[in-house]
Amino acid sequence: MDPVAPDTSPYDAFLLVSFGGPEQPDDVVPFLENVTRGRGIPKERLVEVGEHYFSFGGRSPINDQNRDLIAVLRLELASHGIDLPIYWGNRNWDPYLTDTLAQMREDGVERAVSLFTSAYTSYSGCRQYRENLYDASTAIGEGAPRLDRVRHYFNHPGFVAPFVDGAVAALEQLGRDGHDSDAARLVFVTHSIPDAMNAASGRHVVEGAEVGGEAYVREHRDVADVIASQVAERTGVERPYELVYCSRSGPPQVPWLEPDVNDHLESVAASGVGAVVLLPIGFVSDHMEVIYDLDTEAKATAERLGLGFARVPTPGVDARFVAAIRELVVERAALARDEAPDQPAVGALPPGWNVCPVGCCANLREPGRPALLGSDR
Ligand SMILES: CC1=C(CCC(=O)O)c2cc3nc(cc4[nH]c(cc5[nH]c(cc1n2)c(C)c5CCC(=O)O)c(CCC(=O)O)c4C)C(CCC(=O)O)=C3C
Ligand SMILES: [Fe+2]
Repeated sequence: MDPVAPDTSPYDAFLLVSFGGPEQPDDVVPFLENVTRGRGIPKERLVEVGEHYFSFGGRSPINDQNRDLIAVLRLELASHGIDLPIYWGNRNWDPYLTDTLAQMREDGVERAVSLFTSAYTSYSGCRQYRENLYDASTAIGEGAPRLDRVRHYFNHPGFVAPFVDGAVAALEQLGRDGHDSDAARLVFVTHSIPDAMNAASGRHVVEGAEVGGEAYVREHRDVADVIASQVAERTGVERPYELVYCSRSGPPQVPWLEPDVNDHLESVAASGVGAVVLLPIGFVSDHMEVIYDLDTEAKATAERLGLGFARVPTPGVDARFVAAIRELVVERAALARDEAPDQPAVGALPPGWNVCPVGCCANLREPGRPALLGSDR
């Protein structure tokens, strides 16, 4: 227990904002319809992704992972004397954001600080949630709680540290399994997005001109650099590493970020490397993209190629990540009070913004769609 409880005013609640996932086989199709409505995803891709869910009993792990995170976060806040009720709302599945905001209003919440289960800057991981919050807030109307958010946390030390420990442990495991762990490759993996979405990521308007862009890839590269150098320090071996992508979707003629993790494993194996460690740095918990696209598909590719394979856990409910969330809340509250708190960040990039600048991560399909938590209006 801290001798003095940190000040979290002006907030009276915490809101976890997430993606949502199906809980039973009958949920899978309606969930996929929610996710892809108006997004031009080919039918064949949906059938394929539906099969990923059905192969895990029609249930995504993501909702239970959020329930677990909330349970440990509740203990974390309480043990530091922070008295903030925790709410949870999703974009694509129950509990939906609109219902959650309605409940918050009913409970008398006036101003909440939110966190998205997405660590990086992109339309999918940021502005789209901001649009969802605008829509939910507008649906509630009068008395909807005022909302803020914590900064993007990709470079918070508490997000990065679990990956470093996980990679060191994975290398040791490969060694015990008879692989040459000094020669193993580090393969950093994140969700692919359309090239155009990456180009718009972090791009925003300053005095009428657009500046920035490609923040999604830049942030991932920065995190990969930091983790690779910390792993090198811990193990005394510098290993080559690469940032690659999984879960590509959309029509084939639309370019998405490459290389795909499976293609990368092919070229790694062809170059004579014997083992890989996959670090899913794009993901906060071991949800479907991780357990299917990496643990099932990429692992099968590695086996076919005769590559030793180890996958590092995501931060999930790691104590350092949970502490980071508490610190981010305290930090954001201080910023809301116009104080200048310490904003810890590792790597070459500065701490991310707490209020998105004008036009940031443009919605390329529906330009100008309103969003909360930014300086747009
Ligand atoms: C950047 C990014 C993240 C990481 C940041 C974050 O975490 O937010 C993420 C996370 C997730 N994506 C998820 C699931 C899906 N994503 C899809 C489709 C898409 N994702 C995209 C991007 C991202 N997605 C994009 C550009 C599309 C194309 C359609 C569109 O432009 O919106 C589809 C439709 C089928 C398909 O097209 O693959 C599904 C089912 C789940 C839930 C997993 C579970 O159930 O355990 C999670 C956490
Ligand atoms: Fe996705």
